Amino acid sequence: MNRKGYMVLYGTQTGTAEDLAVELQEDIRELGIECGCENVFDVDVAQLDSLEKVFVIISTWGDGDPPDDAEDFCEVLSKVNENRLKGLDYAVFALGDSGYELFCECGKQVDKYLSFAGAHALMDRVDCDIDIDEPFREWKEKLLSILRECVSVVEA
Ligand SMILES: Cc1cc2nc3c(=O)[nH]c(=O)nc-3n(C[C@H](O)[C@H](O)[C@H](O)COP(=O)(O)O)c2cc1C
Repeated sequence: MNRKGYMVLYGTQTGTAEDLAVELQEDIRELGIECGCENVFDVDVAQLDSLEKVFVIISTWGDGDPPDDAEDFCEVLSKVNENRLKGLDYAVFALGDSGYELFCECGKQVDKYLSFAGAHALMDRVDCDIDIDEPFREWKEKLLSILRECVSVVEA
């Protein structure tokens, strides 16, 4: 499979993940890399079959549940066969609140499903508590430095 394309995917209930996703997309584009940004509600899991890199920013709601709009995506992703997503690189930024028993559960599950499906984690998942700015900045900067290296390897 010839994989092509970068995508930021977000799952949100009240918009936090969307704001972060748009910020990440803009920074990736500033590297000269074309990158989409979509709510997982508008994405078919089958689209992951052709992408090269996907960056997921997703919150947790209810009692460890996905945001409402992300339920179907997570359900389908949980059933993807082992190795189907081989060759796909990914990173996950999980939003949550450690006051809840199932802290960042949705992001943890998405990470687990992608890994089971054979996708390759570019970096460790970050489980982010209610103070978001600093952990997000650190996660984003690390991811951007990895992407910078990918670009320079391709250009060399
Ligand atoms: C009603 C409610 C339920 C929540 N449930 C969880 C939970 O089970 N686990 C968790 O880690 N965070 C939970 N959170 C925290 C949210 O995930 C967190 O506020 C996140 O930043 C929201 O991001 P969003 O605006 O993108 O949806 C909950 C928040 C609310 C208001």
